[in-house]
Amino acid sequence: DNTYRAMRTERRDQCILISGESGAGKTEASKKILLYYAVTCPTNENMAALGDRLLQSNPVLEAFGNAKTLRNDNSSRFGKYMDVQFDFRGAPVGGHILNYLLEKSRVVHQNHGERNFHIFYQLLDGGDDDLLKALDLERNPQKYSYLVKGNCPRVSSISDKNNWKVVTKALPVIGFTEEEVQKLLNIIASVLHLGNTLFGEGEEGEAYVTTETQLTDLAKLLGVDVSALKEALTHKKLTAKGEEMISPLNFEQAVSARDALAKAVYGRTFTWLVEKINQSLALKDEIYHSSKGSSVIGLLDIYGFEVLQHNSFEQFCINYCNEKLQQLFLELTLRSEQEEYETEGIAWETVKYFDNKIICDLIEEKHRGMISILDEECLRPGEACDVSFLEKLEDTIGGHPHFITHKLANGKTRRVVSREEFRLLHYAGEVNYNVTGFLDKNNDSLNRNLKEVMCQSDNQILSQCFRREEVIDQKRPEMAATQFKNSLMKLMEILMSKEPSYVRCIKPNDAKQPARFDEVLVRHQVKYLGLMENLRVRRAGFAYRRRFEAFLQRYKPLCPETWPNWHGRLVDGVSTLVTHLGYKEEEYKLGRSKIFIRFPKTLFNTEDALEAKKPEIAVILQTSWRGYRERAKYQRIRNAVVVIQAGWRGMKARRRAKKRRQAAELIRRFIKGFIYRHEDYGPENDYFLDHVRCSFLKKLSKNLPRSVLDKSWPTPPPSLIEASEHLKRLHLRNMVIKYCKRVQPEWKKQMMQKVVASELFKDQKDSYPQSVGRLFLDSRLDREQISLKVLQTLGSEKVQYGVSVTKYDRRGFKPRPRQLLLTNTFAVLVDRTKIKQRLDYSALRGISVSSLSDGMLVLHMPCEDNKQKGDAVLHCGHLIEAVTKVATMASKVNYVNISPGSIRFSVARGKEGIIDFIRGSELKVAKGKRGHLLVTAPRISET
Ligand SMILES: Nc1ncnc2c1ncn2[C@@H]1O[C@H](COP(=O)(O)OP(=O)(O)OP(=O)(O)O)[C@@H](O)[C@H]1O
Repeated sequence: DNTYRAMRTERRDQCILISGESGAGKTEASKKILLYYAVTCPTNENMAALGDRLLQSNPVLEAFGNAKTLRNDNSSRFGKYMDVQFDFRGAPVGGHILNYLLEKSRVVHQNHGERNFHIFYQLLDGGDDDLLKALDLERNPQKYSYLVKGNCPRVSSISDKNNWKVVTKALPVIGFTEEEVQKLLNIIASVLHLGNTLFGEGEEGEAYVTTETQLTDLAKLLGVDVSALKEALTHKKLTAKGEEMISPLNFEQAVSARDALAKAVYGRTFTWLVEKINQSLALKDEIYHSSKGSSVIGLLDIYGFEVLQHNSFEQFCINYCNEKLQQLFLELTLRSEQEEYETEGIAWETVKYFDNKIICDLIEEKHRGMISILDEECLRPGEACDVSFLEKLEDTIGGHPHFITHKLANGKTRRVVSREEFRLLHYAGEVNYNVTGFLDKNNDSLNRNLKEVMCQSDNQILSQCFRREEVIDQKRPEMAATQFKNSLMKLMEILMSKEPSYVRCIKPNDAKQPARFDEVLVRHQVKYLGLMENLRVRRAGFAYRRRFEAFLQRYKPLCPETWPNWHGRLVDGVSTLVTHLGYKEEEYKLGRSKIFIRFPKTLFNTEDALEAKKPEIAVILQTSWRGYRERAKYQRIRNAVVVIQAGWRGMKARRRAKKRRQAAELIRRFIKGFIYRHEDYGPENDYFLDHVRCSFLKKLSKNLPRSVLDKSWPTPPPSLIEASEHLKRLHLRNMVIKYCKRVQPEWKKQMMQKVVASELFKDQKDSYPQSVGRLFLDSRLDREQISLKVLQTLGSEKVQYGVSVTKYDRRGFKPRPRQLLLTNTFAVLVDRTKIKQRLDYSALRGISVSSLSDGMLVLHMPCEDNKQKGDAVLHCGHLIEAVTKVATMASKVNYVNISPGSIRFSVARGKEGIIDFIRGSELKVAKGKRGHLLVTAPRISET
């Protein structure tokens, strides 16, 4: 689950290395992992059955590649590395298996208490009578010499019959045709018949076949000519000085040729089988393109460290492989982790561990390594044999601290290493290897004439396994150990290129018993696997590390200073963030480029906080949408000028500017997040809908309108209409604000006043549309028009705006020309050189105007006592402009009343006056009835 998540979130290929001794549970663990993926991962409709095929490949591979050994009733006798490929949604879409060195010697020989590969017993026990008859087989395994060596035909924990059923069911699932199954079974049966092919010895020591009838059946099953087979089993072809010679084999040679053929037939068929499974798991063309950006999880289940009573070439290879895996483990965990602390400048006390590189070098080093020495011994001219190989080892690597032979050993050790053995001190313990058979197994050669016969087989599987080119090609193939070494090198490269996770299997007891926990055995494994050191590094070290940028990017919403963007140094950003999150000093360290978090809990808490924050982010998004919806004014925008006015309001406050950035960020994140979510987490949704939404948002992000006047907007799919509307509004707003940012200061000032004017008068006063179209001036009076004396009286208060007005006095409404001058704190009414009335903004109770097109305004002032003059009734030719200025300076925009009929005003001593407004042909201000002032406002044409 961790690996899968890491693959999804970090988009890096992963691998899981399962290691442990033979019988510790590696294969079981790998099956559980596959099952987990098959059950929990979403499926790709094109590869719906892939999970099934992955699972079904297991019993087939186990039948052909596993066997009962003393340590494990279902021991893998081959190494398996399986890549599972996932598409961008996390659905498995392909698989590929690499197989390593099958223990072919088991086909012809088994140690006491062990069995041949399961498939032989399954076929005999489970195959129906007709099938066995067709294959000329008898049900009793004791009848076959290749099955009796271990003296163990039945195992209580294994039901061959049931397993046969499972395998025969699985074969069609993984793509085997009936014909292919038939051919495969012919081959299995032929191996059994080969084992029963016996030889006699002629007078001159030449071998001949004594089981002629059996041979005919065998040839039929192999699909080859019987006499050619007979000839090839008892003769060898030599080429000397360009001439071909045929020489008879002696009894031992014939037996050995027969066994070599059985091993080759079985081994190559096994490789063919893996290839066949690979074809069935391969990524199909139709989803190849959609799987771009896919990731891989590799699963390594390879034979575990093995110490048997009699250890041979196979155990040497298996244990070498385990040394390599341990080396990789050390490299990727202990070494690289400790080196990283050093590079990042984190204080660290080095944890020492046993580095098994010395053993790997001993085995694989060029020229001086054991594999090189073995190859050399196989290839050199002259009488090379297993013993001469041992001597060569003693000469070349004698004295190496991890290598001992009988000759090199002293006293006590000499007794435990026999003369045909060498002992290797592996990281996991000491193992004695008997050199008998090493050269033969490394040569792994098959007589040329046997190869020629097999090339002509009419069994299609065999004809694919034995190719003509091989016979023609005179070049010697690589020796078995070198082949294995090279394939391991490649495997290491594959594993190194991925992010590793480990499953370390510990074997609880040697008796294959449940619920028994052998402490000595467990302690031993824990020790040699380096788990204590690993734990120590893990404990003293940090559970989690992340590059600063990645950490900040992920968790920045959790801190107001880092959200939405941090503009300083990364390390400072991370520091600010973790301080805000309340990380304690012992919980983390900042390196040069990474943050190191000590406890998983700290990170989990941070992840939880992020999860909790997500709804809040969504709310911000919703709120801003709603805010926009509610601003009905924006909905009614009819022309660009008004849009700009609205935008300017947004610009006015810095807070709003900040909100804009947030909104922009949210749009971006929304689109990105949406695309990401729907690319990644779509499976639970409807793919088609997701695709449609995704495509729209992608298209939208590329075609966003560039100016406020550009009305284009891609048509959304029905499922995105609402979101599209929200985005459209947000985008429009952003464009407006961007536009406003570019506007010149003079024009901004103008706009600011127009916005206020619009708030005051729009749709409320008849003269508004005309006035708002004109520029508002800084002042309607030149400096020379204002009396010097007045300016002197005003002192430090600067005149910000001046306009000529007509004042109507309280008695008889006599019109008097005045100047209305505005400073920052008060206004004055000036009669030429004299200030007649001072109107403090702080005392201003309100401003009243009519809704018609007249220029009357009343500045409501206090008039509680006789000294106070009360309200000022004025007429102004630039009413909209003048009132906007007064209202802005007095910050009393809310105090402006617009009345449709009449305005009431107060004069000294609590007396009141009334102005009535009517529409007429031209502007007229005159005394009306009942002592009211009557104002006739001219009608304004609609245009
Ligand atoms: N987790 C487990 N719970 C119970 N039994 C288990 C578990 N793992 C393994 N076993 C038992 O141990 C046996 C051996 O396990 P498995 O075949 O997975 O070992 P292995 O490590 O793959 O060995 P080898 O290297 O020989 O292939 C299984 O057949 C099963 O009976």
